[in-house]
Amino acid sequence: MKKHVISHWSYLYGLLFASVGGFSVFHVWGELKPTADISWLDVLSEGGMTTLAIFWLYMVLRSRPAGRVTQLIALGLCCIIFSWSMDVVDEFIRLPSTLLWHSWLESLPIPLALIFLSVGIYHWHEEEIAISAQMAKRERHFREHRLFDKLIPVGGAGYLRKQLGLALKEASVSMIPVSVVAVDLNDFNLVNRRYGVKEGDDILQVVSQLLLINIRHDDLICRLAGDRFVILMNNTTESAAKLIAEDLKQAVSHLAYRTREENERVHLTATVAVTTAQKDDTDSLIQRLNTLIIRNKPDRSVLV
Ligand SMILES: Nc1nc2c(ncn2[C@@H]2O[C@H](COP(=O)(O)OP(=O)(O)OP(=O)(O)O)[C@@H](O)[C@H]2O)c(=O)[nH]1
Repeated sequence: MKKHVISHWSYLYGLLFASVGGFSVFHVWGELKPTADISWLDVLSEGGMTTLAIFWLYMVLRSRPAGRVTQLIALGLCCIIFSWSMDVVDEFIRLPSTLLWHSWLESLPIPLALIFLSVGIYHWHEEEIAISAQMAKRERHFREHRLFDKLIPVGGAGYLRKQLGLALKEASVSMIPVSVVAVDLNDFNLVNRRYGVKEGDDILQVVSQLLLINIRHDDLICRLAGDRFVILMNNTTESAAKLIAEDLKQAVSHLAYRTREENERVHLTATVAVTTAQKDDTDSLIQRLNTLIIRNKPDRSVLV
C-alpha cells in the first residue's frame, strides 16, 4: 500500500497561501502607518526572527525524511513563521482595534505551533531512542558525526583510534581483555575495475551493513581504510573473537550481491585477523592487526 506522505513543497504552498490570506486582511482593513510611527528596531528583530524560523524550516525539510515527525515539526514552524511575519506587517500597517482578525492572526498560530512542535518533538525523541539503539554498534561513548564516513555510515580511522584509546585505558584498570578483529576484502580493486567505483561504493555499504548485523550488540565497527573494517570487542578473549571473525568471513563469502547494471552476482571473499591487547597502545595494536592481515592474505582470491 502506498504511504501517504506530504511533499516538502506543500509546506511552502500552505505558508504562501496563509500569508497571502493574512496580507489580504491587512490590505483590506488596514491603513499604512506614518513613517514616524514605525519602530525600526521591532521591524529588525521581528524580521530577523522570521528569517531564522524560515531557516529552521529549511534545515528540517532538508535533513529529515518525510513522515509524521517531519510533518508535525514543519507545521509547527509554519505556524511560527506565519505569526511572526504577520508581526512584521503589523509594524507597517495598522488594523482597526475593532477587527478581531488582528489579534487572531498573530496570537492563534503560536499555541497551535507549540502543540505541533511538542507532539513532533516527543515523537522525534522516540525515534531517536530507536535510532540510538541501532547505532550502538557504530558509536559507543559519544556521537561525533565529523568522524563518520559519509559513504559508509560507520566511524572512520580517527573514530576507531579514539574509541580504542578509551577501551585500552578502561581495560588497563579493570584488567578485562580487549580484542580487535580486522575484516579486509580480497581483491577489491578488481571489483572496482570490473563494475566501476560507484558499484564498488555500494558493495562497501552492503558489506558494512552485513558486518553490523553479524557482530554482537556491544561490539563497535569502524572502517580503518578502503576495504578494511575493524571491530573493537571489549571484554572478549582472543579465542572468542576468532570464532566471531570466522563467522564474519563466512557471512562475506555467502553474500549474494547483484550489480545494478549487469545483474551479475559478485562473489566476495575476505581475510580476517584477530589480536588481543597486551600492554599495547592504539598504534601498536592497529599495526599488529595490519601485519596479521597481510600475513593471512591468500595468494589469490576468487572473483567469478
Ligand atoms: N569503490 C570504492 N573503492 C575503494 C574505496 N576505498 C578504497 N577503495 C579501493 O579499494 C581497493 C583496495 O586496494 P588494495 O588495498 O590493493 O586491496 P585489494 O584490491 O582488496 O587487494 P588485497 O587486499 O591484497 O586482496 C583499491 O582499488 C581502492 O581504490 C571506496 O571508498 N570506494
